[in-house]
Amino acid sequence: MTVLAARDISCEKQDRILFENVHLQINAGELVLLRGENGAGKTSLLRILVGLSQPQQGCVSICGSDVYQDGEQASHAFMYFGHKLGISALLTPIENLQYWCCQHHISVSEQTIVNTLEQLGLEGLETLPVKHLSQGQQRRVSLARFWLQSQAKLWVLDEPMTALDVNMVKMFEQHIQSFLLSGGAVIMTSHQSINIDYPNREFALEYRW
Ligand SMILES: Nc1ncnc2c1ncn2[C@@H]1O[C@H](COP(=O)(O)OP(=O)(O)OP(=O)(O)O)[C@@H](O)[C@H]1O
Repeated sequence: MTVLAARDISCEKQDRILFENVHLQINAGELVLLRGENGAGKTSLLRILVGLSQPQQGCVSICGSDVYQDGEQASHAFMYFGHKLGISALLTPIENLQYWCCQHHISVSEQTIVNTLEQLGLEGLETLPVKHLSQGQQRRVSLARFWLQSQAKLWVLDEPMTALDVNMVKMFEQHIQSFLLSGGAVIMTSHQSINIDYPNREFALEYRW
């Protein structure tokens, strides 16, 4: 089953063509590693894939919904982890996750959220405003969303391992593997090596001057 179909995508930034005529199809259960040196356009491509920015040309659909024409419908089918963590510094980890669940019509108890935070090494920090947490801890709060029930069939991950310690990297790698084994699809970029015991396919963007 096709989860993501991107056709003929071109992107230009500051008069530089980052990439042209990109075709990318990702099926259920597939892991795609997006490669390319700094500035090659990986983040730009991922943002286009989830509808956060518009390409100069081309179209993208996720689980059959066009991300530009039918963004609301498409947004239920994927989860995106980008450079911005998507959490409020003023809210506590529990409040942040409750808010996110509410926005995404995910019904979970506060206890489930507390258990998830504990599982991710955030015990004792659940009720502290996020601004008082370290960078890695804040990223853990944001990543906790991937442990809560969601209908998403695709995870789009932009440098998810940045600032995470060895234990958390391992935990997230295992979690990604479980998601893939359950039929989920993943596209991710990482400058670190990824140790996921699962077949992967590389998709490379060349730096263009
Ligand atoms: N909003 C923007 N306005 C202007 N230029 C941009 C914008 N976003 C990205 N760029 C430019 O596009 C190019 C590609 O950036 P992008 O972040 O997609 O690269 P990347 O492959 O993800 O790099 P890295 O590995 O460093 O994260 C860079 O030269 C960047 O300066």
